[in-house]
Amino acid sequence: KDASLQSILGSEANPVRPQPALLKILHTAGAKGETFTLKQVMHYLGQYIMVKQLYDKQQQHIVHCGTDELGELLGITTFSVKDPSPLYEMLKKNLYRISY
Ligand SMILES: C[C@@H](c1ccc(Cl)cc1)n1cnc(-c2ccccc2)c1-c1c(C(=O)NCCN2CCN(C3CCCCC3)CC2)[nH]c2cc(Cl)ccc12
Repeated sequence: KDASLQSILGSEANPVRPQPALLKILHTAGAKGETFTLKQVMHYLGQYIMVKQLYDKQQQHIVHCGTDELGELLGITTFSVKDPSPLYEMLKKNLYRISY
């Protein structure tokens, strides 16, 4: 999985620039600045889910994002962290690779 994600978004070394809607979500989770590594994007998205309490308290791998900006971005109302494919699709559309 990681390999496919890496191929989409370049290596960890290459920073990416999130589109405004995704950048706003990362900033809500405490991110600073405009460019991040993939690892940072994933970390802050995880923090966002925690801060906004979007995960299911009973089944903690289920994320309910239907009433949240994250759901707008993903175009879905619920997903499992065990199947990140909707996430990869969203990141492909919302992250610009920066090639110097
Ligand atoms: C392996 C990793 C992951 C990472 C990427 C992907 Cl595409 C799937 C899965 N992961 C495993 N569970 C989570 C998770 C689950 C519920 C709430 C928040 C995070 C995550 C996610 C992280 C993260 O950076 N995770 C650090 C450790 N997590 C362990 C779970 N922890 C739990 C603490 C108790 C409540 C439930 C979460 C939070 C910190 N970033 C994410 C961003 C999104 Cl869009 C979706 C999920 C995650």
